[in-house]
Amino acid sequence: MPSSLNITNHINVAVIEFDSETNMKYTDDISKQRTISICRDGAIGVRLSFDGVRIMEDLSPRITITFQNVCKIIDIPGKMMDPPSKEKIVQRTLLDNVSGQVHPGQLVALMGPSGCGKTTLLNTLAGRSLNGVTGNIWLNNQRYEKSMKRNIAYVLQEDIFFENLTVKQQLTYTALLRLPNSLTRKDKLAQVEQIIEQLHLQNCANTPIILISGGQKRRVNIGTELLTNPSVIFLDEPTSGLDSTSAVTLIRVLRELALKGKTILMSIHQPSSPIFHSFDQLILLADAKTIFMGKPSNALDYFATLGHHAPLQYNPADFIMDLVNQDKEIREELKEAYIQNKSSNRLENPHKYSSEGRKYLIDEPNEKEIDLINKHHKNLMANKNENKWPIGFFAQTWILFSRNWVLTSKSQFTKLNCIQACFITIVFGLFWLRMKYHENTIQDRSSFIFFVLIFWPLSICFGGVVSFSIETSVIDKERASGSFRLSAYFFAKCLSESPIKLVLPAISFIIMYWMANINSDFANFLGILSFLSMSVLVAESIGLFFGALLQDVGRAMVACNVYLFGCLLAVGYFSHSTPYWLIVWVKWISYNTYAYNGCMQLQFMGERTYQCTNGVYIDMCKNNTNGTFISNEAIKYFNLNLNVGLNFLVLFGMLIFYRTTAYIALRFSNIRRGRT
Ligand SMILES: Nc1ncnc2c1ncn2[C@@H]1O[C@H](COP(=O)(O)OP(=O)(O)OP(=O)(O)O)[C@@H](O)[C@H]1O
Repeated sequence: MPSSLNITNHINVAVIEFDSETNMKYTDDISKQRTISICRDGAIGVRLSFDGVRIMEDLSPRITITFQNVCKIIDIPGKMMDPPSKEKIVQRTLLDNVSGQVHPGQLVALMGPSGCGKTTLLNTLAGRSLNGVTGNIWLNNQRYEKSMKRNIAYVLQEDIFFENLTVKQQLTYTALLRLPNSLTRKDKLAQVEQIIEQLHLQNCANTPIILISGGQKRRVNIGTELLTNPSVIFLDEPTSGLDSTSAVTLIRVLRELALKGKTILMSIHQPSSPIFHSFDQLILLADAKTIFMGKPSNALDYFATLGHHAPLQYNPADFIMDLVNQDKEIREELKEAYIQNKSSNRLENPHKYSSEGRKYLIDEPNEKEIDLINKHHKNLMANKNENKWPIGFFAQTWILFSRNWVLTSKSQFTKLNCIQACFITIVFGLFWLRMKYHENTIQDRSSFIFFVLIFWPLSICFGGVVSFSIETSVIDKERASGSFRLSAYFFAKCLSESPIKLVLPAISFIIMYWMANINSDFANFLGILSFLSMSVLVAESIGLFFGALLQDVGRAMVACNVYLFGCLLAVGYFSHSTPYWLIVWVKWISYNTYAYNGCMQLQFMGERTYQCTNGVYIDMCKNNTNGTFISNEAIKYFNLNLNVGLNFLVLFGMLIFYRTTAYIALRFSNIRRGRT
C-alpha cells in the first residue's frame, strides 16, 4: 500500500467532485501505476493517476440491451416504386418482430443477406431514425429514452472524417467537443492517448487520415466513438473492405472491449471461420425477420435439423450466407421454422417443420421482469439538471473554430490556388500596367475595378456553394452523436473561414493595385481593399445561402450563377440601353453596384491632377485637350452619387442578411433531413 500521504496528495483533485453517489476504489496496478478510481452514476468514470491526470476508465455502467418485437414500417410514395404503384403510398416493412438480448461482455454478430435490415436494426437500437418503429427496447430494466444515447456509441459503416486532419487531431477535437466540462483539457488529452494506445494507432497518430490504411481508418472511426467511454457499442459492418489480418486485429480489439464490460452488437457480412466462432451470439436476419438466434457454434446444427447440411471443412459463415441468399422459398421456410421453434406452445400446435432445433436457439426476451434485471443496475436516465450538450456554446464555437481554421488553411493555401492567384495577378497587372493619370485611362481604370470585383468574389462564392456539401456528412454524423449545436458550427465556420479566404485575394490585389497604378493615396488604397474584402465575403455568403438552401451542388451552382450574373449585368456597365424597368430594381439588390460605386469613388477621390487627352470623357477637356482636370471630375462622369460610407454600410448589411439566411436555410434543410 502506498503511504496515506501519497493518496491524500492525489485525492485533492477528486474531492471537488465528490457527492453521495460517488464510489472510490484504490488499485495497485503496476502496469498502470497506482490509481484511484472514482465512479459516479453517469456514463463517465474517472481514474486518477498519480501524476494528477484524470483518465476516464471503464467505469461506465454495464448495460444489457433488450429488444422485443421491434418492427419498422415506412411509407414510400407509390411513384418511386419500380414498377410505379397505383397506390399513392406503399408501406414497406424493414423490420418484422425482431427480438433479442445482448449482455455486457458479449460480442454479438448480426448477419444476413444484403438488404435484410441489419443497418435498420442497428439504427433503431441506437435511437436513430425512429420513424415508424414499434416494439420495446430496454437498456437494463429501463425503457429506451433519448437521453440514454450518451451511453451508446454507433460506428457507422462509412469512415466519415475530415481527412486532412491527422489521427490525433481527429481524436483530440472529438474529445474536446464530446467530453464534459467536468474534465480538464489535460484529462481529455490523456483520454485521447489512452484510445490511441488501446486501438494500436500509435504508428499513425500523426499521419493525416487521408494517408492511413482502411483498417487504421476503421479503428480511428471506432476510437472516435469510444472517447466518451460508452457502455453499448453498435458497429455497422466494421470489417467490410478490410483484409483478413486487419479484420482479425479489429475483432481482437472489440473482444478486449467486450472483456471490459462493453455490450457490443455488430453487423458483419461474411466473416472468416475464426472470426465467426469468436462471437458470443449470432443473430441472423432474412427479409426483415429473424431466422436464427443462438451461439455461432450451434448454427450449423440448427440448420441441419431443417435438412440443410453444411459440407465438411466449409466456412460456416459462407454456408449460412449461401443458404439465405438462395431462393425466396428457402428463406420463407427458415423464417417459418424459426417462428415455430421459438414458439412455446408448439406441442399443442404441431407444425410441418422439425422443432428439434429449438435447443440450439437462445430464448427471445418476453417482457418478463426476469429478462430485464441486470445485476449492475444503474440509473441511466439523464439528470434533469444535466445539460443536453457536453460543453457550452462558446466552448463548442471555439473548438470548431480551431478545427475549421486548420482545415480551411490546408484547403485554401494549396499549390493550385497559389498558382491561380499568381497567374491572375500577373495577367491583370500586365493588362493594366502602370496606367498614366490621363483622361483616356479613366475607362480602363473603371474596367480594372470592375474585373477585380468579379474575379475574386466569384471564385470564393463558388467555394461557398460546395462548402456545406463537402462537410454535411461529417457534421451530420457528429451532430447525430450530440456533439455540438448547429449554430456553434455555423458561427465558428463564419469566423474562421472569412479571414483565411481573404488572404489570397488581398495579396493578389495589393500587387495588382501597385502594377496598375490606381491611386497612390494610402487611405484610398485601404478603402478599396476593404470594399474588395467585403465583396468577397458577401459573395461567399450568397454561395453559402444557395448551397444550404438547395443541398445539391449542381442546382446550387445554377441558381448562384443566374443570380450573380443577373446582378452583375444590372450594374449597367455592359449595356446602357437595357430597359429602365428591368435594371432599376435589380441594380439596388446587386452587391456589385455598391462595391463598384464605392471603389470608383475612392479611386478618383482627392485632388490628383489628370492630363486631358481628347475631351471624350471629361467636359472641361473638350475645348482644352492639352489642359488638366482634377480626378473628382471623373466621379461626375461615371455618375457615382452614393456616398462611400453608405455603399460600405449597405454591403455590410448584405453580409449580415445573406449569412443569416444561409443559417436559416441550413437549419431548415437539417429539419427536412430529420435532424434538429
Ligand atoms: N429510408 C428508406 N426508405 C426506403 N427503403 C429503405 C430505407 N432505409 C432502408 N430501406 C430498405 O430497407 C431494407 C433494409 O436496409 P438495410 O440498410 O437495413 O439493409 P442491410 O441489411 O444493412 O443491407 P447491407 O448489408 O447491404 O448494408 C433495404 O431493402 C433498403 O432498401
